[in-house]
Amino acid sequence: MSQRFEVDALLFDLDGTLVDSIGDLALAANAMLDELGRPARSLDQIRRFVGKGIPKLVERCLADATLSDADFAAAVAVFKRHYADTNGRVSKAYPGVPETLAALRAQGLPMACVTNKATAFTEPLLQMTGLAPYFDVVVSGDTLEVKKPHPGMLLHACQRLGVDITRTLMVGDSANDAESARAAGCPVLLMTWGYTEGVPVDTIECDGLLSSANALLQRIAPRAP
Ligand SMILES: O=C(O)COP(=O)(O)O
Ligand SMILES: [Mg+2]
Repeated sequence: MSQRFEVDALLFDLDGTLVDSIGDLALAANAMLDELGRPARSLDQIRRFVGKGIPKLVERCLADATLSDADFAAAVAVFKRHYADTNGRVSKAYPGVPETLAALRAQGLPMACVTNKATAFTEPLLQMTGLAPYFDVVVSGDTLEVKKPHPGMLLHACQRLGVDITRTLMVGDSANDAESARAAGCPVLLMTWGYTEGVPVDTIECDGLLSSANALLQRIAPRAP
């Protein structure tokens, strides 16, 4: 039987873990590229570009262009303008996610969303997908100076939840989540359906893979009454 984790709280990644957001990200990325007179990117390419936040996504989309710092900053602003419009248009919670979060909530487990997505987009996306009520704390890609794979965001989430990082479980989809959890000192499980920056998910060092949301419930040890 797979190992069960005794936890006081859970930390969840957003893009590629809870919400299939690639459609809206791709719409915004291609609207930006079109506005800048650059060729469109395929959905598969854009899926590989997601994981380290918006500036990195824009940089990867424009990797074949020579840009000054000012041009790059302008491109990020163009992306954000389009993403403010497309965010939530086709994004959906993955099957079983709302039910699984509800079951965890019913067990009294506090939960935080820890995402490299910027705050301006995280909060509306959680609202539009109906997931916002499950999270006691949200730490976004611009909440701190650092992003995943740095452990800071996870440690900050635990501090705000008032729980010990070693008694939490991180649930993510990429090496950014796995590495940040390892560095912070908590176990980590990865969903098999997410965005891995082109790396096969089963090559990422972690404590196990989840191929359905409700499989997570079997990995949490029952809490002492
Ligand atoms: O914004 C990104 O690039 C990825 O966001 P995530 O941390 O929720 O996967
Ligand atoms: Mg992710």
